Amino acid sequence: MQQKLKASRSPEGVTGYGVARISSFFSKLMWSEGFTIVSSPIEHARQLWPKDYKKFCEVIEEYEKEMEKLAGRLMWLMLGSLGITKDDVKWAVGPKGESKGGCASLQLNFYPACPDPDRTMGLAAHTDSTILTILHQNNTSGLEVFQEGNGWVTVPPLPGALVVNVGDLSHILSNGSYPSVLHRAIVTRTRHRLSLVYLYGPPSE
Ligand SMILES: O=C(O)CCC(=O)C(=O)O
Ligand SMILES: [Fe+2]
Repeated sequence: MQQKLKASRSPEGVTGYGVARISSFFSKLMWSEGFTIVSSPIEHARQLWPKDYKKFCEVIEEYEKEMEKLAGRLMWLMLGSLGITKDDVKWAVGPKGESKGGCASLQLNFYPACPDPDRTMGLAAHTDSTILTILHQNNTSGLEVFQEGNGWVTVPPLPGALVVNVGDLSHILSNGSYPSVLHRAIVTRTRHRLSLVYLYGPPSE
């Protein structure tokens, strides 16, 4: 724990180690902890591993680069299917007609095994306030999405598969044709769980 606290998120900050970022909107503490990265994790990684932080930063930055490409492609597929072109959404297009880099963050979530899982929640039910979210989970189930008529449905981890969740901004942009997905993470008695979540939003200006 002492080690983790070296990378603590500061009270006014966005990045670093701490409770789930959505937890301020809920009254109950969630059975999880996380590490938030925006662009480079170097400042916190240096605190954690003063001699050995480069590899971690390289891997994270490469992952972010690939996710940005994938998220951009998915966004244009989604907009294209609605008949929206680059001419219609100037905020998403740079001067040369290229997709503008979105404002993104990477959230590393850890859910420890829980002695009394029925009385806790890993991450409370929420929608992401993103355009879309790309999620990787380790081989422990825990992610659930809410389906009208069926209730909570498990999204099983499949080797090599990524989960794409539609966020609130796509819901709004598409007038509800792409509804944002209500989801949550539950915990188990015996197995811990990890998820790696790329949250993709529009450019900040
Ligand atoms: O851990 C999960 O599967 C869900 C994570 C999530 O929804 C989030 O970080 O916004
Ligand atoms: Fe989420």
